[in-house]
Amino acid sequence: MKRVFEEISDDEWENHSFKPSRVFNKNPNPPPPIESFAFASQTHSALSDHSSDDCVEIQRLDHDSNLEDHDVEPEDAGPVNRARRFIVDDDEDDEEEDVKDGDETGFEEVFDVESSEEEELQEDDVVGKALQKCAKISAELRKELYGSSGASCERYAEVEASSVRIVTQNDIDVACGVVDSDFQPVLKPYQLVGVNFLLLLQRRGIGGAILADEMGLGKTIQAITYLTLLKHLKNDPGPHLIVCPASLLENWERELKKWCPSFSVLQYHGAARAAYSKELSSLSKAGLPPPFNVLLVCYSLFERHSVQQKDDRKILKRWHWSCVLMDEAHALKDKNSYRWKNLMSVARNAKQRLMLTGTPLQNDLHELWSMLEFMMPDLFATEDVDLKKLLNAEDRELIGRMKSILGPFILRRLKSDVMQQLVPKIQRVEYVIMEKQQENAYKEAIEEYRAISRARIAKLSASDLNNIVGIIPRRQISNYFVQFRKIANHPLLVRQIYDDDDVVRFAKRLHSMGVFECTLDRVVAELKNYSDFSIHQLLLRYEITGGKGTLSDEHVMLSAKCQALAELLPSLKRSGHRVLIFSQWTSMLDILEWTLDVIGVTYRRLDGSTQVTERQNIVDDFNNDTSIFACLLSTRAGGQGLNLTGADTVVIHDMDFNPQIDRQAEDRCHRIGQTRPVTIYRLVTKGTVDENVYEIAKRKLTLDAAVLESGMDVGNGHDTSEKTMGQILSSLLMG
Ligand SMILES: Nc1ncnc2c1ncn2[C@@H]1O[C@H](COP(=O)(O)OP(=O)(O)OP(=O)(O)O)[C@@H](O)[C@H]1O
Repeated sequence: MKRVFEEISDDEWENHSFKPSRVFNKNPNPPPPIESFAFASQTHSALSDHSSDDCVEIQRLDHDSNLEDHDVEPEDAGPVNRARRFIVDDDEDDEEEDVKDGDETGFEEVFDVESSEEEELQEDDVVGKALQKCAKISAELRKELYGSSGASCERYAEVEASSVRIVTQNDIDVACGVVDSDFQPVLKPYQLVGVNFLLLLQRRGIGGAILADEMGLGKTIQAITYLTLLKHLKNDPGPHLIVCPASLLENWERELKKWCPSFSVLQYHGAARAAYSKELSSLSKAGLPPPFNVLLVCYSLFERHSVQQKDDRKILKRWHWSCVLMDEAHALKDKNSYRWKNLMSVARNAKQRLMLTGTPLQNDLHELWSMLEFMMPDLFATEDVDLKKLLNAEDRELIGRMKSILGPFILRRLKSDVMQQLVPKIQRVEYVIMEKQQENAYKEAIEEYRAISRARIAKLSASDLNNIVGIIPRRQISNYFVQFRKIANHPLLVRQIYDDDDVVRFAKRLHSMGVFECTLDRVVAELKNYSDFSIHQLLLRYEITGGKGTLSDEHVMLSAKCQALAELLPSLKRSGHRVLIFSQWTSMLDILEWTLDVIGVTYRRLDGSTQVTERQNIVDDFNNDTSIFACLLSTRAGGQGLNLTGADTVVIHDMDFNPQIDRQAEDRCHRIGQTRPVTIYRLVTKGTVDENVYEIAKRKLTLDAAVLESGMDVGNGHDTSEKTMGQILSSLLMG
């Protein structure tokens, strides 16, 4: 049988929300979620309904658009080339953005002094200038913190609680009103330091701070305590705006009620949004104060250009926020993104922008800089300068300078620093070996793409031949790479079982049943882009038999990773362990559901398509009901912020290029409240691009350690040079 490796678009794979295809008939019995080529038209229509006046710039795709909950975000490392326009709100409230931090906070007092040294700096040394200004504030803060011994101290993590003490546990007891309540909030010593750090910055009039403690050390609680203390000590009851991923809205509301019962909190999302929008709009228009201390919203409010979201943002801009708090603030790592710009238009007027993230450095220094610019826009503004060029990850001197200067604005404690009693985390990489069928599929894909590359090479001049990047369009490189990753994960994710004749036969049946509202040719073309698994789902749904028909349980066990799970999971279950299984792809989660059914274990599932209101219930169910053995999660929607300490084992089914995404996932169960040692299994398919992804991830972790943690020096300790997808493919296809 001829195996078919159709060109797929990277949108199809990377934007794996698998919305029903636009050629499906809108029948009352909608088809199963399947892969589709609808994205291109969505992008088009999303752009076409904006007036051209709104479009201020054209940028490459924001990789993080929709990051928080929809699972439609592209893979981090993919050099996706879709052009995308970013539109900044252009409404009547924009004048308010001109208010500067310094007006409100005394910020200027600290850094608005131009030094002669600074004038000597090259005009274009924006990074140097910013760091120099930053160094002055940093010195002031250090003096306040450590007195004359300040020079030697760089990090609050190394400071005793007593030396930065503005408040003690007693003050917190009073502020939280524990006298009248059964709940006794006791901060851990390092959390007390964290709260004092925030108060100190606030006292010095610094407009921003990043609390970057490792995941699960209680950033939420420190931030809430800080807001409570603002009310108690500074008579500042807000309003505060808290922005978080959708999965965490419920958790924030719960923790706010528990730790600060006196605050009135409004969750502005879903049904609550519909109920309150009119009231909030008229209150804000009338210049009246908001009817809450804290408004909870999610990032998606800043990502779209719908009339509803624009109206919501207008409401938010009319109020003057005391603290705008961003949870999982690495969501703001791209200053060119729609999300960054729209949220900034609301947050700029706030007295303070407080960012919480356990993984502040995601990929490169310029991403960290985007966060810094968000935190203190006047100080770190770089305007149109290309930060990617300026912030070279290999520039050891710059890394060293940033580390020492940023110390006072970023508080980061590691679990190893502060919680010796926290259970150990054991990392295991499981190399799995493909059996014949999967291996053949992989090899055939390589051969097919190699042939295409060679055909192109034949047409090119010698100077173009050094790298595959010059031979194959970048978008195609991403497609090829994704195709290899699919096969390495599960061969059912490509089409190789159902051949073209099968597809034509199924297309005719489906067309005659009225499933698609388009020509037969179009249906055939659509189905040719489907994976075996998608076709199988379609056949199941419409009960189409004949020909090859639906797939069997044996097919689901055709991947090396599923076979590994079939061995691993029952033995973990027998030993009383409970497991979180993460995948980046919802289609892979579908296959994993089938796999777990075949293995015979109970599970829950949470991904971007799970109702926001349902997510916390799933988390609670899993944590409380020990008869549920596993929880299947998409890395994006389920990897951040959730407390899943009911599990003690994590399986990363398919790694992300960005290791921080996987780190976030690991720490869903390695956190306060965990009592058993935690084991992380990473599945890597031997002899495939999986191994390259793993190497790149390791390389990136070294950079993180070099910038944000002490002791390590970039340049040492990493023996793997970073390979781009293009380089990887070059060696694969041209070697
Ligand atoms: N002092 C404390 N006393 C009791 N429970 C605590 C304390 N601090 C944190 N916790 C609990 O520990 C868990 C982890 O805290 P939290 O979710 O705030 O961590 P985090 O640093 O925000 O993690 P992430 O980066 O993953 O979002 C929560 O269940 C929280 O209620």
